[in-house]
Amino acid sequence: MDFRTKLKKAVRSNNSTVCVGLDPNLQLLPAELTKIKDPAKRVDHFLKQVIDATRQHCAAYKPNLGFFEALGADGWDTFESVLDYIPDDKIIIADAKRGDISSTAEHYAKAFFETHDVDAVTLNPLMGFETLEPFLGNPAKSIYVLTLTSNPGAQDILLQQLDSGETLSTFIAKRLQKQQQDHPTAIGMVVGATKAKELEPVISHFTESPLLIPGVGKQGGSVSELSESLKEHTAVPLVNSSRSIIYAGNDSPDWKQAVAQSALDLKERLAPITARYVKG
Ligand SMILES: O=C(O)c1cc(=O)[nH]c(=O)n1[C@@H]1O[C@H](COP(=O)(O)O)[C@@H](O)[C@H]1O
Repeated sequence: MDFRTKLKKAVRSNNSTVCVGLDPNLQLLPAELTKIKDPAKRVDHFLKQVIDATRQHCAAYKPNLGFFEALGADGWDTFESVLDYIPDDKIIIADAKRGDISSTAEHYAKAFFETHDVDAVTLNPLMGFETLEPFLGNPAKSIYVLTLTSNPGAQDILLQQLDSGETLSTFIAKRLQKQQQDHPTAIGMVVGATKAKELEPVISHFTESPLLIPGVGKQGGSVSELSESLKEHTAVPLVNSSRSIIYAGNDSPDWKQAVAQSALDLKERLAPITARYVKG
């Protein structure tokens, strides 16, 4: 199945554009899990409970590699074990933000699309568009390219104006749209919900690009502003929230219920956006 078809099915199956971010921070795990002494096993158990609590309410999961790498060698086993646990009909995005010369990029592509066999990976385009090429051969896969990030530092580089008057974010979107024409792999863009106002002129240059949108929840992005900015966008967006879902209930003995409720709340807030992509 090609990526765009799987993405649409995943969104339609739960009527949800929620992507649950799996960012397991040992300092923030529910207190009751401290009885599991081994940190990697604790994370493994926690994330599987999170997946059970949220699978009815989301379309995708985004494990962020940094949190797994911080666990050392066991982190990779935990990453694999969590990937295996995610239901097959969900989109899995490895949040790795890779980007390197082609001989190295070929190995990143092999790592994520063959060894770990995830659906998509996040990539950093700073080293140039040819570094994306090794990821672009397989229609079942997708890349999400950092285009307008949610953090304040987006102002430092991505929102700088080029001599042409456009921002670097707009330039990236235009170039990705051109690159898509020669490749079967879906080229997605990462755009931050915290930049809802600035993102419309960026994504308007590549309306067929699946979007990964972090920045709602703890980073404060507005869903109503986002909804407005996505009005003309034709490809399916996924809206990621990590901390405000997975740590929703840590002070409560019934933390899994709070996690489920938080994912459901986001799904409901996103309903006006999701409705545009589940028709037809
Ligand atoms: O690529 C990303 O996912 C990403 C891009 C971006 O611009 N901003 C951003 O926050 N992220 C990631 O999205 C997640 C946001 O986490 P929360 O703020 O807890 O929802 C983290 O895993 C970030 O690394």
